[in-house]
Amino acid sequence: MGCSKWSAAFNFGHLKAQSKLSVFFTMVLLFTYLLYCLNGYCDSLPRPVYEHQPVSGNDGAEGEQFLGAHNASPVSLVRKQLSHSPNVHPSNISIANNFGSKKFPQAIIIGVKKGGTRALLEFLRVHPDVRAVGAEPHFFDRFYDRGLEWYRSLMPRTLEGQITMEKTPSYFITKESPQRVHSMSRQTKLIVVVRDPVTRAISDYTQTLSKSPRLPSFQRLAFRNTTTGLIDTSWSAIRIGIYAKHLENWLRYFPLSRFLFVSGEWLVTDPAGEMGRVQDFLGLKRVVTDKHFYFNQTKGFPCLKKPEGSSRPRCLGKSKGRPHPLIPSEVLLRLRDFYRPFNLKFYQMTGQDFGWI
Ligand SMILES: Nc1ncnc2c1ncn2[C@@H]1O[C@H](COP(=O)(O)OS(=O)(=O)O)[C@@H](OP(=O)(O)O)[C@H]1O
Repeated sequence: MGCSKWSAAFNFGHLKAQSKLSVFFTMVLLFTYLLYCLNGYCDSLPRPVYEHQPVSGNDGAEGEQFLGAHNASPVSLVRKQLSHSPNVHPSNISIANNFGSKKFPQAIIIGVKKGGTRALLEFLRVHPDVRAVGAEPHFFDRFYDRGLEWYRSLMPRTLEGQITMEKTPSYFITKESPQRVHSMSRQTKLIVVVRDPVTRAISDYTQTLSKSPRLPSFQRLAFRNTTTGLIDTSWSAIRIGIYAKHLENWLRYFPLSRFLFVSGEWLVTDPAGEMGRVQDFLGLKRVVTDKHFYFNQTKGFPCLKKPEGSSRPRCLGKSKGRPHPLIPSEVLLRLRDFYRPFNLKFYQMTGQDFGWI
C-alpha cells in the first residue's frame, strides 16, 4: 500500500514536469512568433489581387485608400490579410515576405481619376519585377503630415532590381503634390493615365451617383448657366479633365522625360500595346504581353488570364466598367467644345495626340 502510494506520487510528479515543459516550449514559440511579427517580418504578405477596403466618403477612388492602416498592429494586419486571401497558404508566408526591404516608390501612377489607373496597376502587378501597394496611400495629398517613414512602411518589400509602385489618382490635381514628390525623389517616374475628359467626367459622375442616388442630373451640375451654356469649372468632375492646367503645375518640378502618358482608351482596346510602352518606360523586360489578356464579352473589358497571386482569370470589380447614364447630345457637344482648346494644349505639351474629338 505504502509502496503504491509512493509510485503514484512519483508518476504524478513526472507528468507535472512534462506538462510544465510543454507549456514552457509553447510560450517560447509564441513569443518568438510575436517578436518576429513585431519586427515587421510578416507585415507585407501578398495581398489578394483587387483587394478593396470600402471607405465611405472617399471621392477619389472608392474603397482603395489606406485610412487607418498605421493604427493596426502588424499581427492584426497579418490575421486580417490572411482571412481575406483565399490564395495565400500560411506556409507560403515566410517564403514570400521575409526578403528585401521597403523602399520609396520609384514610379507612381499619379492620375487621372477614372482614367483606368486600377487596370494599369493590376496589369503591372503581373510583372515579377513590380511590387505595388494594393490600396491608394493618398500620402502626397491627404496624409503628408504622417511623414515619409510612414509612407515607406506601407510599401511592400522588394529585392534588388524590383520596382516599388503605388497609385493615387488624386495626386495629379493636387497643387502640393509635385513639390512633395520631388522632395522625396526627383528621379521618380510619373505615369498618368488619361481618358477623354468628357467620358471621364461622366464616369466620375456615375461613381458619385452610385453613392448618392438623389444627385442632380449631370447637366444641372455641369453648367453654371444652362441658357448661356457656361460650364461650371468649379465642379471637380469638370475641373479634373483640364489636363493641360494640372500638367503645367507638375512641369514646374519635373521634366517631361519623367512622365509617361498612357491612353485610357488604348488600355481597353489594346492593353498589351500600352503595357509594352509602360514596361519600356519603367526599364522592365516586356513580360506582360497579349498572352496575359483576354477580352471578357460580359464585362466588355480586357481581363487578366492569371492575375498576381492567382491562377484563375480575373476581371476588375463591379465598380470598374459601370454603365454610364445617357447624356443629351447637345450637352456632350458643348462639353467637347469646352475641352477642345485644353486638349490641343495637352497634345502639344506631351507631344502625343490622344484622338479625343
Ligand atoms: N480592364 C478594365 N476593366 C475595367 N475597367 C477598365 C479596364 N480598363 C480601363 N477601365 C476603365 O477604368 C475606369 C476606372 O478608372 P480608375 O481605375 O482610374 O478609377 S479610380 O479613379 O481608381 O476610381 C472605368 O471607368 P468606368 O467605365 O466609368 O467604370 C473603366 O472604363
